This record gives sequence, C-alpha cells and structure tokens, in this order.
Amino acid sequence: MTAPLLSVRDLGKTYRARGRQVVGLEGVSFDLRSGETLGLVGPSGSGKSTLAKVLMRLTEPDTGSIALDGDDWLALSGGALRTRRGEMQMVFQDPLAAFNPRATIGSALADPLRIHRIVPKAERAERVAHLLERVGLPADFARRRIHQVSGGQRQRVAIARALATSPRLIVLDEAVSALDVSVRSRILELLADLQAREGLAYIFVGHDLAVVRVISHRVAVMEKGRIVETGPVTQVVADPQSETGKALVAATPRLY
Ligand SMILES: Nc1ncnc2c1ncn2[C@@H]1O[C@H](COP(=O)(O)OP(=O)(O)OP(=O)(O)O)[C@@H](O)[C@H]1O
Repeated sequence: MTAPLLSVRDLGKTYRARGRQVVGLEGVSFDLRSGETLGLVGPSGSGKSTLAKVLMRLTEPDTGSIALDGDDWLALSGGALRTRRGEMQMVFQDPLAAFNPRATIGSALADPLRIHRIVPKAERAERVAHLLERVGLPADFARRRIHQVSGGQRQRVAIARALATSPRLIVLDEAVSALDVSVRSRILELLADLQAREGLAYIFVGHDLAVVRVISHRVAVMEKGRIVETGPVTQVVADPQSETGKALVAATPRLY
C-alpha cells in the first residue's frame, strides 16, 4: 500500500458567535490516496464547508493535524504556505462569483501561472492554451469573458484554473450542482478522465448522493461536525449504517 496523500486526524473547530458556541468539526479523521475520490455528504450545517475551508487553510482548526504527502500542512505559514498552497485547489458551485467579469478567460488562467511563478511570461499564452485543451475547450476561449460562455464551459474554465498550479488534490464544493443533467455528466466524465490520467485526488462535496456516487470511491457521511459513517460508496449506498446515511439514501430516489 502506498502512503496516503492526505492524512487528516482529529480535526476540531468550534465557532463562537454571539456568545454561543457552535460545533463546526469534531474528531474528523480520514485518509485520501492519490487518484482517489472521497465524497463528502451530509445535511446543511453538518460541517462540509468548514472541513473544506480548513483543508484550504482559509480557516484554522482548534485541534487536530493534516499531513499532505507526509508534511505538516497546518505548520506552513508565510512564504512556505504561499509556495505550496497550489498543491490543493478548490472549485465552487458558481464560477461566475469566482471570476472577475471584466477579465478575459486567458488572463484569469494566466493569473495563477504568474502568482505562483509557474512559467515565464513568454510561455504563459502557450500554457493557457494547454490548460484549456486539458479541459476540452478550444484555445480561442482565452479571448472570451466568463459571462460569454455557458455554465458547463464556465465550470471547465474553473477546473482549468485549478489545474494551473498542478495540484495533488482538488476540493470540488457542489461543483456540478448548478448544471443540467447532461452537462453535469460531461463534467463528471472530464473529472474522471483527469484523475485517471494525472492521478489527482478529489474531495467531492455534494448534497445529491446519486451524483456523489458516480464519481466517488469512498464516501464520508457528516452530521453535526462529525463523520458518522465512512466506507466504499457502493457499500454505504446499499447498506447505510448511520441514521444520517439512511436518511440520505431514502431521500435519493434515483439511486436504483
Ligand atoms: N463563520 C461562522 N460562524 C459561526 N458559525 C458558523 C460559521 N460557519 C459555519 N458555522 C456553523 O458551523 C456548522 C457547520 O457549518 P458548515 O457551513 O461547515 O456546514 P455545511 O455542511 O457546509 O452546510 P451547507 O451544506 O449548508 O453548506 C453550522 O452549524 C454552521 O451554522
């Protein structure tokens, strides 16, 4: 067995809001290997976004540890964090909110190449064209703006931008939830192709178990900040053990 790419142990986070304490995460532990997808499901408020934000170093946990490739991910700060940040990327539900509407797609893709000093200026246009090609878009998309392309194409651009820093892991937060069924299937196919070719690991946050099942190898069910059940996706779907897992399966008529 190869060592895990990501090793998460005992993460805890409590929010303090208006004198009240709210559990964001409690005792969250899991491993993820290269080339593997972990689906993350659970009701609203169960801690999925908090976990994603902690992994991305957008918020700090109170307790616990995260190792990426054996390195202490939470110990990184300043320049070291900036250098390695691109190893984990995130794709959101609404790419329009994540892109400057006035910038061209080409400049949006060139930004991470410049910021992370991935290729010299003279090679950026070529690298942008290559990123577009990897997500199935023609090179002339570089001249368009994000609002000039369809929802599925926007999500392809968002995936291309995530790929720019050669991440080991991409957190996909409801990344296909806003798309029509046929567009959604093609994006899921693209993600699976990229994973097969490049060994990317994904954490796929979703509310629809029917969609999560298509892409995930394993699934973790969250409730009140805890992982209450985890296992191979086929097993959790066929025979959920937790009350939350049972409720999610019961609420998903398209599973069979
Ligand atoms: N900034 C914050 N301040 C206070 N409480 C917060 C904050 N962010 C999240 N919470 C609380 O932490 C808990 C976990 O929330 P989180 O957003 O991680 O859940 P989620 O599973 O992603 O929900 P959703 O599916 O609705 O996005 C909830 O009770 C939420 O109200």
